[in-house]
Amino acid sequence: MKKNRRVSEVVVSSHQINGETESAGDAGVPAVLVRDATKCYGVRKNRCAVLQSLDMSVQKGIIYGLLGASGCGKTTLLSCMVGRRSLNSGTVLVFGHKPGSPESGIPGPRVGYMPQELALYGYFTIKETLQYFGRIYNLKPAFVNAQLEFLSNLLHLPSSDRFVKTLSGGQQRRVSFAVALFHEPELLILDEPTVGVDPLLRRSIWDHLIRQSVDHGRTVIVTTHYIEEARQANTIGMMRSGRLLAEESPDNLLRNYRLPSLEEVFLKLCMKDDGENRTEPAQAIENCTNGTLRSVTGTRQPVGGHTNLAFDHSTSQTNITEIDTIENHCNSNESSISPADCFGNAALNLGVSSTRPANSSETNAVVSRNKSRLSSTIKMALPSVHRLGALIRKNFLLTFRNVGIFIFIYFMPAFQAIVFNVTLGHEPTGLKMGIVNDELNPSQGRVCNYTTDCSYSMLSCRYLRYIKNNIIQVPYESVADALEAGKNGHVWGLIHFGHNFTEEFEVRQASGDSASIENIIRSQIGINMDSTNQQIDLFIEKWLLEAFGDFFKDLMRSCQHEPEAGYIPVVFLDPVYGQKDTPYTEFMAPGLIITIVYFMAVSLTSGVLIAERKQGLLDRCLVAGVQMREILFGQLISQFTVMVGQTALVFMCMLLIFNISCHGNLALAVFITFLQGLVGMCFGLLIATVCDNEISALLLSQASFLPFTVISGVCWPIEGMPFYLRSIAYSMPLTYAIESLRSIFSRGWGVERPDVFAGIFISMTWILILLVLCMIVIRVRKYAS
Ligand SMILES: Nc1ncnc2c1ncn2[C@@H]1O[C@H](COP(=O)(O)OP(=O)(O)OP(=O)(O)O)[C@@H](O)[C@H]1O
Repeated sequence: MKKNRRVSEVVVSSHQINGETESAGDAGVPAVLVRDATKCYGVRKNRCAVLQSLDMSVQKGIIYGLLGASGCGKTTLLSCMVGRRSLNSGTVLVFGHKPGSPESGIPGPRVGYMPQELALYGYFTIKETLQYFGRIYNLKPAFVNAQLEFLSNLLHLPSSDRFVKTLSGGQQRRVSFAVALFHEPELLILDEPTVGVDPLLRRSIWDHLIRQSVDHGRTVIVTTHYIEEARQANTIGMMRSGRLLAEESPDNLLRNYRLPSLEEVFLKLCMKDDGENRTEPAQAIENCTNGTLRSVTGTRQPVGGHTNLAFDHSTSQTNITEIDTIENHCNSNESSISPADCFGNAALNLGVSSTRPANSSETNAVVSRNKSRLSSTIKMALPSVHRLGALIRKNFLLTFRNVGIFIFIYFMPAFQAIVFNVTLGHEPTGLKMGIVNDELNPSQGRVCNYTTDCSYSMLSCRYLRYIKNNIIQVPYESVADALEAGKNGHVWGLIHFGHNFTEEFEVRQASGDSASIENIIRSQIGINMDSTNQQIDLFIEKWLLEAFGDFFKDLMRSCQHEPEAGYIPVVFLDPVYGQKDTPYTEFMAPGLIITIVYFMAVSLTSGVLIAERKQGLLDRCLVAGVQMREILFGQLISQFTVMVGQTALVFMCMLLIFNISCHGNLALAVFITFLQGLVGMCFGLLIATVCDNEISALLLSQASFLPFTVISGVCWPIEGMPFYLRSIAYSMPLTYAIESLRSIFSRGWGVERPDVFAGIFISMTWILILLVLCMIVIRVRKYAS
């Protein structure tokens, strides 16, 4: 008793945050009231009505057992009650208010929600799980510990230090149940809490639920497939194909139908529902028990013979038959749903509501009192420190406990940087070139002798000496042989010297401007390249030209001539920025750093959020009162700290291990990289809000990877793109940031330079754009409560 007093103190104080206590606004109203609820999924041909003009009334302090076959719409109905889905038409009121409104207390501590999915963090222990939700609800640690002990005994939970992921499926469901119960909410919404639970435990769970309702006046809505266990409920709602066939106490149902079990009552109702003999009884049984959504154009609820507390049957029957009937066929081509039903036709809804008298004037009054509030905008509370703290702590724990994720997060960026540096930008080696030197005498074994003095003798051999070792010289007897080797891929090309190469070269030198064309041709070194690999082709061409420059200058020098005399008069002096022969890695490094940090942020942020949503954790947290903004903000904070580590590792790899030089302000370079990480996170958030599953998120982030990298000038200059593409390239989030980083690294520029400033400005603009888009999607998709 003492303990319960303590609980209510905490819970009530939580309500007061929302500005209203339980007693102030909703005394005497039903805990949950559903009127004329229609909910559709899908579009066009695949559109199906899952809830069809459903009415339901759950009085306070009772246990309401919602029975129905798989797929009849129970979970959908519950998710509308907890504000996670909205109806296409109709009304749901919780404690007299629309879920999501501050007065309803939903989301928040007034409701305990156990979704069908486990909705637990595998890397939390049982104790940490309750502590986490305790922080979300702002409960005192002593209370959480007391509840942990109590629920561990009640639900036969394993040791509280066990990690959730190591528990059996049944044990995990019990922990999930404990999470819904432990803050002792006024309204418990439990989606199949007894699945996979042995009969004894099932009994003690029901005993506990009964105590909650009888001793503490709490309301419990529980769905179950076990029809007979629902006998212990005060009211049973028998649901089929999105409609309630009956809503009554178990005793009344048995008495009215004069049948010994609820199962038989349900069966009878199903048969009746199948259009009074339109379907064979056997077919109806199958529909009910298998839960298949068959082609049943039945009459609207309620069917005769049962009484629904919430409305008057005789009039509703008459009025509703005026409206198109709805077939409840998901993904069926036979589906013929009245568009008005699915698109929330206001006139239709009003018609139904106004012509459907409620059996209780009080409930009707509640509906009309709140009609005006339904269109009111949702007020969002300020982010709360305790919830944000709980979320951030949770994010860190999950990151550090999951070794795979931890390694991936921290070492993958460094690994990528290492792979980049080790593999890219280095000069190719071991390139074979065929040498056909007709100056050599076959009778003397083609020996390539040469002198280094001022004598014009065997200049071909003298030239070959200057070719870099990266090229392996393979001698061939004839041009035909060397070409054949090139065609077979044995060499990258051939270098050919004519019979009198040295003499012709000497004549050409002596003749100067008056050299004949024959002399010029015969003094040339002929090169045929396999030009299929542009990079190798360029390297060989460069090296052969450099070798000629070195050879020629050496010859001039040995003859006491000015080495540059007679050489091509184009000279590359000291570069304005950078160094001669800047390695390719220097060009690519800035782009690579940003790409690594950006895409790590995209995949991590989107992956974590989507996984939480898929596991039902997002729904559970949102129903517990966590705001989507808090979740996003918590993610941004935890991801940001992760990104700091990633950026540090990537920079260390690049600058310290692989000696990429940074001539500018390193702090500025790191700042721009952080900004890009933030852009990546925001893009990840957008993906997570837009995509419904990991696969589509993965596809979207993968699909964006190549175009973003290519168009942002990571590996090829933007100046090489067609003009129309350049403006697109410069509007991409990465492009200016990469250019900025490049300018800082190689030119040593600061923020006063427009090129650098643009990187910062465009990154910040993208962060804003993406965040706004996220908020819009969140609003549209109803993630925000
Ligand atoms: N997001 C969705 N998009 C499309 N169809 C959906 C979606 N969620 C549920 N459905 C369909 O709506 C119908 C009702 O689903 P719901 O989960 O509400 O049934 P249920 O009665 O809770 O079933 P179960 O007892 O098996 O959990 C099913 O046919 C299901 O396939």
